Amino acid sequence: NDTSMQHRNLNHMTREERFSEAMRRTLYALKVLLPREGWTPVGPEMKYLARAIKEFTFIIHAGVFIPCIMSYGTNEQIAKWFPLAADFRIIGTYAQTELGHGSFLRGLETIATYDRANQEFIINCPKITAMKWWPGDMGKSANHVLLMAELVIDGKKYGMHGFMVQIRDLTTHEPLPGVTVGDIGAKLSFESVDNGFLYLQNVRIPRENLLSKLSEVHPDGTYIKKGNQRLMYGSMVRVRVNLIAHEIVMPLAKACTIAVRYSAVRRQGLINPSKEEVPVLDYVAQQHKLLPQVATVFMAHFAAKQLVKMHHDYSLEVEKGNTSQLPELHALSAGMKACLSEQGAAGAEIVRRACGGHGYSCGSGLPFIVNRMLATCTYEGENTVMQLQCARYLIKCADQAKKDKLTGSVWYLSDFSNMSCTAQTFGDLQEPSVLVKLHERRAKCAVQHAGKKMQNMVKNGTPAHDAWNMMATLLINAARAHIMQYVVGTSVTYISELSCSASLKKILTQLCALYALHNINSNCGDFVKFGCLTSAQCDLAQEAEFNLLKQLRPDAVGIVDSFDFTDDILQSCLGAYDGNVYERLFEWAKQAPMNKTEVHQDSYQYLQPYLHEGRDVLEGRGRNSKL
Ligand SMILES: CCCCCCCCCC/C=C\CCC/C=C/C(=O)SCCNC(=O)CCNC(=O)[C@H](O)C(C)(C)COP(=O)(O)OP(=O)(O)OC[C@H]1O[C@@H](n2cnc3c(N)ncnc32)[C@H](O)[C@@H]1OP(=O)(O)O
Ligand SMILES: Cc1cc2nc3c(=O)[nH]c(=O)nc-3n(C[C@H](O)[C@H](O)[C@H](O)COP(=O)(O)OP(=O)(O)OC[C@H]3O[C@@H](n4cnc5c(N)ncnc54)[C@H](O)[C@@H]3O)c2cc1C
Repeated sequence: NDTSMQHRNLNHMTREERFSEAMRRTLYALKVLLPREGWTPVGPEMKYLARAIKEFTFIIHAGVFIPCIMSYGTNEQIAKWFPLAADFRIIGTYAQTELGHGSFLRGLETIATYDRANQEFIINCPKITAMKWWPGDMGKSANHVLLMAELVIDGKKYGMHGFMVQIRDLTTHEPLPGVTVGDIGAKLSFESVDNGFLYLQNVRIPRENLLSKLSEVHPDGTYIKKGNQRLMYGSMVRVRVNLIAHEIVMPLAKACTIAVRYSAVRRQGLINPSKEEVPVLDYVAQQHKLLPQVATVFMAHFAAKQLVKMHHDYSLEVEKGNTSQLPELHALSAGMKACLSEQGAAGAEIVRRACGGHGYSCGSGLPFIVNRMLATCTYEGENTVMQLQCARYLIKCADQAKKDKLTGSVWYLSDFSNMSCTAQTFGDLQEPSVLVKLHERRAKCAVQHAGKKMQNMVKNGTPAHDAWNMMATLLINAARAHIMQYVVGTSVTYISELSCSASLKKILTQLCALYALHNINSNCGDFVKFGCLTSAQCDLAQEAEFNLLKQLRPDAVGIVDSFDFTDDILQSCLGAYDGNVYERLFEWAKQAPMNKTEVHQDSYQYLQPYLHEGRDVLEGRGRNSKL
């Protein structure tokens, strides 16, 4: 209710206005509304803040830079930099991606050379492709970066390490000597974020600025490893775990709220010719577009909660020096981020398109969501690369399953019980336990199929790396199948253990079945190819999905209302709670800058001569053209 937090109409602002407005609002929220003892930008309030603000800035500062200080810094370094960063007295970003490399981290070219005589690191981007490119908050906001660079001592390379580098003067905010920094320009979304470029030339930093939890350099240049070097990748795992809730589940929930509410209001066409125009939500085709996406919100939310818990438990173990869970967590977080961002981004576009022309208007609030969700498929690990990382782990586990009984998220790879489906009616296929078994079997077969194909190629003399490359599409499918069985399995378990009313549990169970059946019907080739379902059972699976659409239709609006987004957050003429779509759209359009004058003088000057000729002809004073 604080007017300082109300959103002006973002679509009618310039990019620079949105950048400034997001910074004002974020700092107001974090420094005025929230401050109290013990609060940090990575505390539980963040999920409310991220929910309450449509556009905020300092996402990387709060969501990546600060957590990295905790992950990679020694206690002394944390004590020095965390309080400054948590209180926004320094603004940082996570500078890893370069103009020439983003996925292949071993290819990064920025170098940190140790200067023993001065006990400093000399940071250099040796060529243009080494320039840091993309980091959020870096173009105009950050005065520090957590720079990921190749450590070099006496000509020997030690791999990627994290360095704290100041890039702007803390008084003038001007770039420091050797620093060329700026904004990378207009993007598909994230208008309020200054993703930047950073070119460093002979920038010197003290030896103490190497974040040294995992390794350190002594004054004489001796390099000491202090733990599992894979933990250097830890920041990416944590962000992949966290971004699912913030950047996939929440935006998709907003898009579904808008589209379902609008579909309940928008009347268009007839089903029964003798009756009146129907709300488009009565069309089964519309239900088939919208309701599986609503189900995805819930299932992704439940699975993400389980992943966050797994990451929390893993983090406690790492503190005790036990990193054994890292490979599974890396594979699961990489696969979940890739598959759920793919589903979420596609789902947001499906529901946008289901709103017709008004879904194409920025006044719907949907293009903002769709464009922003597209970024989740690329940042924090491009999806293909992430799915292949997940597949790499699955293939290893499938080999191990031949001799060991597996546990954790891959346990089903060593389950050799009879998994044939005996469903005779569409009701049988709405049973959670049946849906879980079907997904486990499909995933197991997909992993084994990809593995077998590669083994056969290698047996016939193909080098393993070429077999991997040629079977990449099958490996990606195996990763998707693994994640789908994880999402369905964890959701079924979560719902069964939820203490809630029977009516709510019924709805959630229906949504879970809808999500699983929609996935089966969208991938029935796999389910038939791997012998999970017969062709007749595939027909039953379609019937089962249509039946759930019918059962859920009456509660569709109530279900999205339960996401409880305010009109100010949705910023949507189509999704406002009062349903006054047309009045809101008209008011919104009238506020467009184009309409601040009745005649748009800048363009009218070009049109005027021709219009006056036309006037003269029509008033009998001029000659008509020969056309
Ligand atoms: C004020 C409001 C605040 C709101 C707060 C909101 C909170 C959070 C929301 C944030 C939302 C949006 C922010 C987005 C910001 C985006 C940031 C970025 O994009 S940062 C840059 C991200 N970049 C990447 O992810 C790079 C992807 N590439 C890689 O990870 C690597 O290159 C890799 C590993 C895929 C390939 O490299 P390499 O070839 O060396 O690896 P191999 O395949 O050979 O594997 C080697 C070995 O390492 C293991 N491995 C790989 N990665 C990891 C990992 N991450 N963790 C652990 N282990 C890893 C791999 O499994 C192999 O092991 P092996 O035993 O040999 O199989
Ligand atoms: C909105 C946004 C915010 C970002 N924020 C940050 C940030 O704060 N900090 C930061 O460091 N970075 C950030 N990034 C950069 C992001 O992490 C990289 O864009 C991402 O890691 C992909 O790397 P790349 O762009 O170099 O693509 P590349 O790695 O060049 O990949 C290009 C394409 O090649 C294909 N490909 C690549 N490798 C493989 C492979 N092994 N197998 C099969 N196909 C492959 C894929 O199709 C991929 O899309 C951000 C990016 C965006 C879009």
